Formats: sequence, structure tokens, C-alpha cells
Amino acid sequence: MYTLLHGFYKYLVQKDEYCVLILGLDNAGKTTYLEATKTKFTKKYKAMNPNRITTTVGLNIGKIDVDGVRLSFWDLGGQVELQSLWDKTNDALAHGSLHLHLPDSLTKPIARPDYSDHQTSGSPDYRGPTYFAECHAVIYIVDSSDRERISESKETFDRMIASEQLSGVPLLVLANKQDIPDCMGVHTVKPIFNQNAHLIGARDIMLMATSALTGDGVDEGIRWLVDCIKRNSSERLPRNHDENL
Ligand SMILES: Nc1nc2c(ncn2[C@@H]2O[C@H](COP(=O)(O)OP(=O)(O)OP(=O)(O)O)[C@@H](O)[C@H]2O)c(=O)[nH]1
Ligand SMILES: [Mg+2]
Repeated sequence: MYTLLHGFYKYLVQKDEYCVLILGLDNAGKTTYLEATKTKFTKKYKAMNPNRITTTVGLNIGKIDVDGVRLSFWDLGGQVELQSLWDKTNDALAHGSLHLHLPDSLTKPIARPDYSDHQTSGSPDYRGPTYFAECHAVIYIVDSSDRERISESKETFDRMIASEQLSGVPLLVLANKQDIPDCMGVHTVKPIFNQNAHLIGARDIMLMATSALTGDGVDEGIRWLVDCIKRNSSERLPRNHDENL
């Protein structure tokens, strides 16, 4: 009886939880965007001063509730030597199966969602689920003011979407830093990211303008993504999906 009532209570109050990876080159504005998103969707959230945001070595996590679901964001560092972690798991670091020249802080396990359900302790080869396999959507952030690195950003994007583990996952590409005069507008960034469209496959994809610094475009992007995640939820079930309910 208790189990039944508890299950019913959970059904009433528990929100479906989905994970969103925030990726892009270093300096694209990922962490600033995560702060802007938390500010937009969390009442009384005290945003961090953008000047105090430093380059990410490891992972930042943030949660928001929007349109009846909970989104958990994983904001990973974009520096070249950190990109190889995008399709890995923290457990690979913990087991020493990666041999990268990384700062000490990264050779220790970094904070990330609790995957204890999936752990099979004792196996040195255990790799666990990867960020790519576990996420429900990807936000890819582009620095629209950096013409010199736009092709590097596109190449990195192509490598990312070629991953089988991301197939069918909705993608929101953000042409960020639109507040900077003379930045590339959507009409310039879009055709660049539309090249090699065959790699994109069958999935929802949208390119939008945004400024993580002013918050412009944050709301629209997140609401679009939530609609796509909900539509795709029979393919990628929410994290807290309970088959007994
Ligand atoms: N003008 C302007 N500056 C921005 C915007 N978004 C981010 N920045 C600046 O760009 C720089 C890098 O921002 P971060 O958020 O740290 O970039 P990141 O993508 O997280 O970088 P890594 O953690 O190294 O991967 C900072 O100086 C930010 O203030 C924006 O929309 N407009
Ligand atoms: Mg960062």
C-alpha cells in the first residue's frame, strides 16, 4: 500500500529530468550562457558576475525547471585538450584509462551526476555511460565575433555530430555574442553550419542568435529545445524514468 501511495505521489510531483550538454570551443561563451539560463529560469537566482567566470577545466552543472520538466546542464571545457572528454565519461579518468596531458585537477574525478545505478565496481575496464550516450540534447555555442576560429568551430561540430551516440539527439546551435558590433549574424553563421548537412541526419536542429551576456535569445532557445526533447522522449527516456510507475 505504501509503495503504491509513494508511487502515486512521485507520479504527481516528480518532473521528468533531461540532460543537456553544452559544447563549443573554448571562449565561445558556454559557462556565461549557463549562468544566463539559470538567471532567466530560476526565481531570485543571483547570477555570477560575468567577469568572474574563468575557463572551465572539468564540468559545471546547472538545473532549471521549465515547461513542466527539469533540465540538467553539463557544461564541459572547450579547450582542445579537453574536447577528447566530450564523448568520454568521468569514470575513464577515475580508472586512469585516459592518457592525456591534463592539469592535476582533471585527473581526479570531477563532479557529475550520480551514475551509481550503472556502476559495476571492481572492473578496471569499466567505462560507464558517456556524456554523449546519456544526454537528451546538445547546445553547441559559436563565438560569432571570432571569424578566425569559425572554421575550427565547424570542424569540431562535425566531429561531434558524427558520433553514433548522438544520433537523433536534438541540437541547438547558438550564434553567440550578438551584442558585439560587427559580429557575424545568423545569415552568415547558418550557411557555414549547414554545410555537410548529411552528417546532421534525422534530428531536430535549429540555429539561433543569442547573447549570453545580455540574455537575449536564451528563453526562445531553451523553450524550442524542451519541445524537441519532449518529442524525442520515447527514444531517449528521462533520466528518472521509472518503469514501475
Ligand atoms: N560580448 C560578449 N561576451 C561574451 C558573451 N558570452 C560570453 N562572453 C565572454 O566570452 C568569454 C568566454 O566566456 P566563457 O563563458 O568562459 O566561455 P566558455 O565557452 O565557457 O569557455 P571554456 O570554459 O574555456 O570552454 C568571457 O570573457 C565572457 O564574458 C556574449 O554573449 N557577449
Ligand atoms: Mg566554460
